[in-house]
Amino acid sequence: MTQKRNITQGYLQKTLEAKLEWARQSTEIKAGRKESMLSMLEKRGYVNQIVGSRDDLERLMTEKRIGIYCGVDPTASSMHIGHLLPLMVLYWSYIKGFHACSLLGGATAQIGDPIGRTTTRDIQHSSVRKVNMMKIHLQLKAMWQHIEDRAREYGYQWEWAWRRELTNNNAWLHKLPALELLKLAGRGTRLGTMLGRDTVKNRMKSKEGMSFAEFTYPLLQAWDWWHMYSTKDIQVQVGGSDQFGNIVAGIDTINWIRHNHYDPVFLQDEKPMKEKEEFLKKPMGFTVPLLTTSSGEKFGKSAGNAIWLDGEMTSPFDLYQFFLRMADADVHRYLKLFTFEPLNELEKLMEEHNKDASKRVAQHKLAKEVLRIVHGQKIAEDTEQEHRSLFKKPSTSLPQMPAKANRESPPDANRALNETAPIVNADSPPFHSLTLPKSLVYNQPISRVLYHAGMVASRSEGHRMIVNKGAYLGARPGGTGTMSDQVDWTPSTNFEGKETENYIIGGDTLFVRVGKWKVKIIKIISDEEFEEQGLMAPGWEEMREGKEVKRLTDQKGPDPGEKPIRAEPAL
Ligand SMILES: N[C@@H](Cc1ccc(O)cc1)C(=O)O
Repeated sequence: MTQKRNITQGYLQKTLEAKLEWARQSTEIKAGRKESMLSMLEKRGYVNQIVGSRDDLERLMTEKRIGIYCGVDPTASSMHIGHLLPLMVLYWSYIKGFHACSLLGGATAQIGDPIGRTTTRDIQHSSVRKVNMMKIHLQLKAMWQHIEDRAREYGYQWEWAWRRELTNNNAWLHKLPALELLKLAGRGTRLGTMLGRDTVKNRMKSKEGMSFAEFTYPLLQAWDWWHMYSTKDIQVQVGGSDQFGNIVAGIDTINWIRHNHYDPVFLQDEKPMKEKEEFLKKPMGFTVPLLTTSSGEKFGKSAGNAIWLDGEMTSPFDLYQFFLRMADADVHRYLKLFTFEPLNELEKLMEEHNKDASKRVAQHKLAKEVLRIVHGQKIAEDTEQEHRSLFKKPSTSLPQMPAKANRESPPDANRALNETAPIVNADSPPFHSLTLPKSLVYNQPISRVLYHAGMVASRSEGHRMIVNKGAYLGARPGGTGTMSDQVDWTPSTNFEGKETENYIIGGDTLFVRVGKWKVKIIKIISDEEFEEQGLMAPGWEEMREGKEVKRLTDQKGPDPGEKPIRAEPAL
């Protein structure tokens, strides 16, 4: 009991201190002695359109340690570099003491945001969806981890009141009754407004038309925000340059529900609120700019291909290269957006850069900082080294990469198998993918799968790991295709072969995690395909030989005249 009271009092004490600290800071800002969060974001170039008035947003972020969120729909198997911009706003928010929440749209991805699309997205097989969701979940998680390092390096010491979160709208949208959505978000949404949106108008004019599901997408996004607003006090939404309409829809929905909810608990207009109280509850939002290069190209594409954050889709080498190639005219702007370096330091850096632009000092800094955020310190350093040794002689034009000679992307996961470092820290890529033949996974106890996947050095080590509950399998056995809140991990007990199969998603994908960080995404193909592709895996030779012997024996049948071969008794 005493313990409990102590904890509670400690908590209250900390809450109070955090409040006082915020009030102190807010006085400083108002007195003009400290820069406001919004001005900082504006100066660095993060703010495109604010929904509502700028002064209100500035006041809100000054007076209150608000919660802020940004959503990503896992419609592909990786985020691309464009996703990084609104995420940078979240990262800044976190290290400046706000509650920053990255939302993975596991549920919304099933409809797909129609903004900017001329056609409906194809429905994805549930296994593809799960794999995409898992991958992006791991990406977001790893990047949050890297941000901790970045924050420390720039002198932002963790404080108790800082909060970061990674959540998934599967958690509430899967349980949301249609009637509830219609009664609250539906009644608060005006058809005129929705029909007036460009996406809807354009699609209505086109032959393709628009499905009701896509039409209602903004309601789902609005519901997310309402849910987080009412349960986590998330009051601000930041989104990509195309998200303005969805943010407006969210604000309208929240305001409508706040004043018209059938449950008095949520009603906020029973007694007129004081202006200040009302103000501190207002939902607000803004978008980040659409990035283009000085030559007018959309940022994030190289030779027409997207630049991915997944190191297996765009290698760290290529990601570094992308930033290294950035035009001098753009690099300062991007340094402000994609690094945590103070602006005066960036000025100095640019001065140095301009002394001899051919050295690409600014581009190297930018590339390295982005890699630190996306892939972590170690990979950033290694990649920088790789580049510096490759392109020793500075020249005004960057040498063309020898076509694919240095780094295949994705690297051949199977060939690299044996080189996988046994110790994994937060700096490792969020996952490795590899391919295994069916007979090394199906009907195999999980301890063996660990061995075949190169996650342990021997079968017995695999066995020990399982006994110590050190390995986990992704998703639920017999799952129906919906992963609940977060991505599920089940500690694997000593499964028989048959049980492993329950965790295989869509017949061809298995997620395995060892310890906290080491995740393998195992793609399962037929033995024949595996063979054809010339792939290797621990235990495959033996299995193949075993199969060969079996095939031959099956073909020949036992020779009745042949003496059975007996193993020599061990001496
Ligand atoms: N619609 C957003 C993603 C998103 C999903 C759910 C949300 O609650 C918020 C944002 C996009 O396409 O970029």
